[in-house]
Amino acid sequence: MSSYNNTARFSEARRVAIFGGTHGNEMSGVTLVNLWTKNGTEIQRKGVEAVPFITNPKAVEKCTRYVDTDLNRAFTPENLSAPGGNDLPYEVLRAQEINRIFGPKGSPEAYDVIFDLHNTTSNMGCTLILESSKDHFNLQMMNYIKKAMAPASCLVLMNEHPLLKYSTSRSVAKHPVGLEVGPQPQGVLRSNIFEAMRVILKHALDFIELFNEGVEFPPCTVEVFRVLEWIDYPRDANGNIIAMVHPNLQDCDWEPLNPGDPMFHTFDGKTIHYQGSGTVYPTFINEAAYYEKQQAFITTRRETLVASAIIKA
Ligand SMILES: CC(=O)N[C@@H](CC(=O)O)C(=O)O
Ligand SMILES: [Zn+2]
Repeated sequence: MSSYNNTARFSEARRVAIFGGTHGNEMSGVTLVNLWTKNGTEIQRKGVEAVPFITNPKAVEKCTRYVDTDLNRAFTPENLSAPGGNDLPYEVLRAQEINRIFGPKGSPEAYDVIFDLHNTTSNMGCTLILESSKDHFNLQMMNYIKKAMAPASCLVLMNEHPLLKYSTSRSVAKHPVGLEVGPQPQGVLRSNIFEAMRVILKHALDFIELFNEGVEFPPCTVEVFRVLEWIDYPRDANGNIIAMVHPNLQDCDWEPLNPGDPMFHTFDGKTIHYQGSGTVYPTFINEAAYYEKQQAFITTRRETLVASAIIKA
């Protein structure tokens, strides 16, 4: 990327991948990618090679999140360079293969954009996951999607935290874009969630086509929710949870949580209150996949980012 007079210039985004089944039981992405693998007409755009790809076929076959280890945490430098072939965990081997096909991560040869399609059991609605506040291409794309989706809501979760960010499948691309749509139970397809994901991707591909045609996107501001901290369930000395997400918080993703508000409800009927210092916006509330990660929900802070103008170099 180069920039002068504050306009960021990016080479055309020609090589685009659409990942489904990074988690094998998140069915919207699995189904959409399988559909588009059979008939790709819907994802074709002028000057764009859009490649639908099932990232974790073994987990899809078993309809489970992963086989040995979470593929969406596996793209660390250590894993991608680990020797050892077949005695590595399945998802580590798979990450190395994906990195060879769509990366190498961080290299000029890497794919331009990877869309990674996820579902959540949380009541998050339509959410885009951004990994870098400095990625003006993605900021402009997300602004375009938000405007195209309006008045329906489409929020941006920014996972740019020195300690909490993780090495995702999509991170092998220059511009990684997470799509997270819920609520949808694991292993289940809900038509409204499936269609919402399909529409988000349509707008995203439209944006790429316009960008590649040379359309200049003027500076804009984008509201994002920056990840602050992960909150775990209250647990006993043996690590077993002793409380549930409080009814006043359950399904209230993105709604303000103020100090003193109910947060958990213990099995013996007590209420545990949020003790933070200020208003936060919780999300991924009671996500099924996060019990094993000791995460009941995440707190975020609302932030407005400025995206510079962008144009094709
Ligand atoms: C529920 C779920 O799988 N969410 C994704 C979020 C992301 O793609 O960053 C994950 O935990 O990997
Ligand atoms: Zn997922």
